[in-house]
Amino acid sequence: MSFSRGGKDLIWADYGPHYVKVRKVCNLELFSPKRLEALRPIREDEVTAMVESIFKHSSDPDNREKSILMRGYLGSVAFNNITRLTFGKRFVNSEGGMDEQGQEFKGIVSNGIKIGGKVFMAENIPWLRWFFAGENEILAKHEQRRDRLTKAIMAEHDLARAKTGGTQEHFIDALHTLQQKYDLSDDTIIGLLWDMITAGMDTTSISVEWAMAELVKNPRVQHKAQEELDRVIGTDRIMSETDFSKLPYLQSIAKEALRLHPPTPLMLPHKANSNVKLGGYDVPKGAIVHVNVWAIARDPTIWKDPEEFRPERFFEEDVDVKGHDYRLLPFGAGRRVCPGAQLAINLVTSMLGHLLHHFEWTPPAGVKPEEVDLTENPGMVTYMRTPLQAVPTPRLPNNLYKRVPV
Ligand code: HEM
Repeated sequence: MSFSRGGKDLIWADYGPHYVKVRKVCNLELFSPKRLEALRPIREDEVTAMVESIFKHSSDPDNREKSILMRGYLGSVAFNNITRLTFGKRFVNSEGGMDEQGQEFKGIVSNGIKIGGKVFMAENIPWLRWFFAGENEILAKHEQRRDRLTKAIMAEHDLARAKTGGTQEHFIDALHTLQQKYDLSDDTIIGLLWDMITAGMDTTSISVEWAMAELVKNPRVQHKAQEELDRVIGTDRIMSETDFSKLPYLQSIAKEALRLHPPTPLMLPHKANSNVKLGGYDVPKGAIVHVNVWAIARDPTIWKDPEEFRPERFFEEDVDVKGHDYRLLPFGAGRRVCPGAQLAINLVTSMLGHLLHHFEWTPPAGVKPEEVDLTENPGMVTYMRTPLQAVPTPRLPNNLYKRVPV
């Protein structure tokens, strides 16, 4: 049995030799442990920039004890991280502003998501296809706009690299170097870079927003994580990804948030490329299949008190989160498993660790922890319906709130 992706935007939509090749580039080259480590300073720079910016805001006497809208801060980290990882370029500055190229970039990302949603509807609801008949033309225009910008950024990047003799760590450099070895066309390279951006941006910031909402709602869990951070890191230095192995409770919080709030609750659509029998059902060739990982992760026959946010459950039984244990599949499983899973886990854990070590988080004035609204906004990607608002209170010495640039 094998599945291919039903969708137009993913360049490896059909499971064939092209997909195998591109996937090899992802698994062996782009997401190798060596590159993940080489790009760590970028992640740490972005996370500490977020901490500095929250600190600045909350230290302003006018903002004291006022809540902040978390989504903007988390979104900037995810956005900058992914654009630096792919193109080696940071678009959002420390004041939250963006230049013209950045605005165009963001516009293309949200347009791509909109078009992707429509293509998805048309594929899943055949009688609605007439309604999306003009989408092919819109998609072609979108791709032209995307390619124009990408080529401009690539040219700038090449120029800068020629001047400075920069490194080969970013995806764009790696793909240029590997172009011949794997026989990659320019279209494939552009498609790959954009798949990373669409797949890796919102998913990461959404995961942290849900986790933070659970931590504001559950002060017991928040304080236990802060005790662990204080014990392992102390209060005279900041956390680094290299500390993760000594922070099992923090890691369990990230896992528990991904269990209760998988950002893609139905994973990505799969298409059966042969007739198969699955769990007693006949799945005909060409059928679109969704796996409801949200429901599996809340199944009371598998999980004890499934609705409860209780990271301790992973101390009682260690459950893999990267596709090897079918009870917990926020990143999917098998050949199509998310290639960015480890990168995502590192970034989510790092954002959570810094937010918890640097600040105490409470609900806005007049809201009790148990009243934090955890309603979901249904969709391919699940956002919180009410964006999280929370009050940050610094808990470390002032000198530890400085960004640590690369
Ligand atoms: C918490 C964050 C993330 C979650 C929950 C997540 C989840 C997923 C899921 C469920 C799939 C589909 C798996 C399947 O169909 O079996 C997927 C695919 C994918 N993800 Fe992620 N992802 C995250 C972050 C990232 C990041 C940071 C990147 C890259 C920078 C990334 C790149 C991709 C790509 C390229 C695919 C398509 C793979 C293919 O079709 O073969 N993801 N992701």
